[in-house]
Amino acid sequence: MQFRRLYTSLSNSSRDPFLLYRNLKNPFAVFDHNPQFLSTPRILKKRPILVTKRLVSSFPAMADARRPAHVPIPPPETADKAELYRALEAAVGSPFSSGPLVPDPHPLIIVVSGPSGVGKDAVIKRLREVRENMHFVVTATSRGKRPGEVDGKDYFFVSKEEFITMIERHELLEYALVYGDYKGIPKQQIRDQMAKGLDIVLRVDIQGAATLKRILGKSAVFVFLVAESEDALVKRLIDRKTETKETLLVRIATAREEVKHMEEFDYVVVNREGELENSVKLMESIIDAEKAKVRQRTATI
Ligand SMILES: Nc1ncnc2c1ncn2[C@@H]1O[C@H](COP(=O)(O)OP(=O)(O)OP(=O)(O)O)[C@@H](O)[C@H]1O
Repeated sequence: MQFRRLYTSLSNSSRDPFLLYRNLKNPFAVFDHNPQFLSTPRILKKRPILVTKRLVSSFPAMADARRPAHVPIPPPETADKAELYRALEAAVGSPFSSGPLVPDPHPLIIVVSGPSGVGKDAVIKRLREVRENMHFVVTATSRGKRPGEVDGKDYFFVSKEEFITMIERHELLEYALVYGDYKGIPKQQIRDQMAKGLDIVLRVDIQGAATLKRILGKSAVFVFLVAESEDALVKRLIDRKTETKETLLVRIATAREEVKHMEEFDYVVVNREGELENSVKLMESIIDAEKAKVRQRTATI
């Protein structure tokens, strides 16, 4: 139906080569100087030479092809599928390629940020469980390992001297000194995983996101995670039971400032109370939509 509408409106234009399709049983006959073409009066009146040239020039493969003068195409309603396929191939003049029409999407870099306690770790942890072909970047840190933490999984634990050497060698995409300890994102890890075709997920605070935005610009996707309300965020922080009264106040004050930066991001995901799964689904939709973009982001680290 859609096709017919498009087709009719195109054929109403006197400048358009698709006029041929409307009036010929076998449009390709025009290239073979088939008498069938000559018997189509409307086309002859409508500047046939110009139209033919346009068609030929838009399908160079057809123009060059060596093919029989007349290719009978069986009626599609009754024809054998393979026979019809071969006849169409012969009429077009080149084999139908089974190669992909669209190249594989580029690996994505997804930067996830948002106020403390909003659920960044929770969303990323779940995303890791449900989605394949993603690499979740492990941050390097100069702070000591806490009980239960695993080197290479939770963080890459390095000494302060080693971290400074990494900075000097430009091995870090972004780094910060947080409460006397360095934290940074090793570039090589991202390069290695992107080379395997994996998408990269980076979890950073708002300042880190701002730095990455300056470095990566539009080549990465920036997602801002937010609670549905300040009230929900505060309750979530209280429930986590990881904060002192001082750090609670700092995190709340910081969150108020941080939400003002939402506009610098590409997407916002509202992580509603009790709806973690929906947030993860939305993250997946964002990734899928980015992968379906005609003009893909191309990140080079
Ligand atoms: N949608 C949700 N509904 C209810 N609780 C949630 C939801 N998402 C996360 N949480 C809980 O909220 C708390 C904070 O989440 P999480 O630690 O993932 O936040 P964060 O943004 O990573 O915080 P920080 O930046 O301080 O590390 C956790 O106890 C987590 O289980």
